[in-house]
Amino acid sequence: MEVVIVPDAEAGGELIAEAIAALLRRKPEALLGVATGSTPLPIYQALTAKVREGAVDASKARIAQLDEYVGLPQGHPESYRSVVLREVVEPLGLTEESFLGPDGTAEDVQAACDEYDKALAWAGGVDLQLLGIGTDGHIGFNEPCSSLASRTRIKTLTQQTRVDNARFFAGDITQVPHHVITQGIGTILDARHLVLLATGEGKADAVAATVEGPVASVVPASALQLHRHATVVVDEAAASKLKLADYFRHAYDNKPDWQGI
Ligand SMILES: N[C@@H]1[C@@H](O)[C@H](O)[C@@H](COP(=O)(O)O)O[C@@H]1O
Repeated sequence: MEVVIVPDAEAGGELIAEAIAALLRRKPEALLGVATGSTPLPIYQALTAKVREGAVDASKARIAQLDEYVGLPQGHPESYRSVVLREVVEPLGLTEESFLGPDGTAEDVQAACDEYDKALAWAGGVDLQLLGIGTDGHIGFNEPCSSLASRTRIKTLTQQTRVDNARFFAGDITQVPHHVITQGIGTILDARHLVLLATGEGKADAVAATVEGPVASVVPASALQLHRHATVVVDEAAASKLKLADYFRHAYDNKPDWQGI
């Protein structure tokens, strides 16, 4: 696992957007797995800027969703499908045709999950999966004690995650669904490159447990330690509880330029 400490969220967004641009230059039809929440927004802004400047062509890119609320009506502005279309697909000049996501309105939720796993495999697998991290160490919506081998399935949110996400529902926790569909940890680990961005002091404990703690389902993000190409990008605040921060800085500063992340 590589840990890159950046000065702030904007620098993290730029670094990761450049990695995505490099991927798209190599493989224009790459399948990009995207996360929601506030943290990845600087990545999407930086990538959109590169596309608009002509620094990269994203017109053949494909976008895959990480997770979804269950039971929000079709087109609800806070369904993750709506968020990804608004924050990623439209700004990049793509259409819904290029988008893959699970159906959070399906009557048979497990069938929708199985179909989504199949669709990802059919599409050739995710090339680069972006991840945020919950304050409890979740990735996607894999809450603590999710199986490290899990596939896409329904999960029940912790009260902490519902409290954290209430800000997207005008602060009204009663509007935050209890149930979600999430790519499983096993599904996430199938992606060719995992890139987790964490910013702010509120993520410092979760980041330290992810990077320096044991691999344990109680910290779902620690599963990244099992992946052969996982990059954790953190700002100074999110890195503040890492014991090996100086080593991570030293390793990155001395990395050959051609290597990227
Ligand atoms: N399902 C999403 C996660 O994918 C995201 O990583 C997390 C953190 O969000 P934020 O980046 O807003 O802190 O929120 C939600 O729970």
